[in-house]
Amino acid sequence: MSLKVACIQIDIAFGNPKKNRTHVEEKMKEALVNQPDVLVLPELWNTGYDLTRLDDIADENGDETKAFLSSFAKLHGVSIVAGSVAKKTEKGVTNTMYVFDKSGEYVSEYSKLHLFKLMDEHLYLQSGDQKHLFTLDNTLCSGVICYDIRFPEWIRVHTSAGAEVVFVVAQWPLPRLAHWKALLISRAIENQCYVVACNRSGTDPANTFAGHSLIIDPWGEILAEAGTEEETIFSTLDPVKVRDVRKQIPVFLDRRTEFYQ
Ligand SMILES: O=C(O)CCC(=O)C(=O)O
Repeated sequence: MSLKVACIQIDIAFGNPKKNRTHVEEKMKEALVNQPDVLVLPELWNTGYDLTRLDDIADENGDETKAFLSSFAKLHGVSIVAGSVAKKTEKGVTNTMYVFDKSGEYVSEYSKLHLFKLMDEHLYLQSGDQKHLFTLDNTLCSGVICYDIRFPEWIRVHTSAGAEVVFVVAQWPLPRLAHWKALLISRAIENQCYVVACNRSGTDPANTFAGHSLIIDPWGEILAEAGTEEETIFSTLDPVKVRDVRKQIPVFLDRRTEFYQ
């Protein structure tokens, strides 16, 4: 079964969850014109990197975000890999991705495992401690967040468990655009999987963001790429292609894990 994905690359208002939610809703509605199966959003789309105010503006238990995503998914019959939001928990604030299916059912959540010190995440956020595998339309997928892509071993944990699509949501800064592209293409080639990567555009007080959301096939070919401004890109993923590439060059069977410790 093929999967049509829409990567919704947007600008994010600094520390303004209400404005961001209205904007996200508007952009998700616009994307429906092309009848995607899955909508993908960028990282921390509710608050942006307004880290010092997270205690006031993060979503309490993710309740508002979950209600909003669930009703949108159900109303429009579309799955959502909902980027991530700042979520207030008893242990502190996490950077958390939610996934909802076409009937509006909660599928999974994942809190960013690798916190990015260069942007002070370790000072304001609690890291997650779980991996992230989920199924959409009979396809096994994984979803990770931004800095996570610099850890090939973390992506491998998911693809060696069978994930055929890796969703990446990000607020990746422009000065490292070359890394963004090289890392995503490498993750696709080495894991022989689709990589669907949704970045943000625009600026905040500290950074200019790269945009260039990408959809990459299991051979490492770019199927769709956004520019630097707000833009939604689409592509249709065919899991059969993943199986064909894995058969042609059987990387997963040829691993010598006994030597990798
Ligand atoms: O690894 C990088 O260069 C960017 C990572 C990042 O911006 C993040 O994880 O938020």
